[in-house]
Amino acid sequence: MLEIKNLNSGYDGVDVIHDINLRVENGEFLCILGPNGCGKSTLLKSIARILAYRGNIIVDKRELSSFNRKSLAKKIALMGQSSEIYFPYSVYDTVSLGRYAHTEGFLKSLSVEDKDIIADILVRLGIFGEKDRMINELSGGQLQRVFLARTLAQNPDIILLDEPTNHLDLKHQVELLQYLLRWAKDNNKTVIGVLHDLNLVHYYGDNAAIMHNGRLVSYGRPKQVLNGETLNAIYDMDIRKFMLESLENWRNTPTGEA
Ligand SMILES: Nc1ncnc2c1ncn2[C@@H]1O[C@H](COP(=O)(O)OP(=O)(O)OP(=O)(O)O)[C@@H](O)[C@H]1O
Repeated sequence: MLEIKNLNSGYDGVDVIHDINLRVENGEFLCILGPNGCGKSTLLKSIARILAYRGNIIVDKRELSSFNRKSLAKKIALMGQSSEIYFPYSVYDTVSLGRYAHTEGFLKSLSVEDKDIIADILVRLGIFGEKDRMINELSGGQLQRVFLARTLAQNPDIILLDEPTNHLDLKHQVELLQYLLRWAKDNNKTVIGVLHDLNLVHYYGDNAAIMHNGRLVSYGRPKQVLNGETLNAIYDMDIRKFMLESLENWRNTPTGEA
């Protein structure tokens, strides 16, 4: 279980998130949503301990700051936005980095079990055939799957996803989320994901939290949060009306080729 109490964090001594309180159970998928710049990535980076914070982040009854780097990597992995800078490793080596927390040395010391785990994940994510390619030669969607594979290879208890379906077409968005969430439920993992697509939040989230100006302003079941007035006020539009009108347009469009 992850518990966040009175969390404040930011950059260069200036807080951009304020007094966040959250509790996420094992096996839960919590979706974080909110307008650009409201502090979603900053929240995830604080939970991943990439940013210093004030307040408490408690994992399995222990304060996050008490974990050393290796034990932290067994607990938490952040799959960032794929626009981030990355090194030109091969697909296989990139995914192997996920096993770092579980090996004694560096890549050379991958055990037979580690290699089996990596191969299995590559096959399941449909990228085994790409394993010797350099990641800087991949499409955005392929790269996203490589980063997911690395995260799964790390096998942490808590997975943080920052817009994981960014760059993916609809089919691959759904496939990635379905695969990840099935894996998370089967293994009782916690997933916290920033998603902009409200349909995906509706469909897959166990709970949803809305952020605005660095604060948590709404929390609950997706149906409740997405239908609430807070969402409309924050995005300054009637989201439900827009969604229903779009659906109606689909309904009224005859099927078949144009
Ligand atoms: N490295 C940084 N240094 C200084 N300020 C930053 C840095 N990264 C983000 N910020 C600022 O912190 C605030 C929150 O940014 P953050 O990236 O957390 O928002 P977000 O909700 O994830 O946005 P988006 O939906 O656009 O990805 C913004 O005002 C942003 O300009």
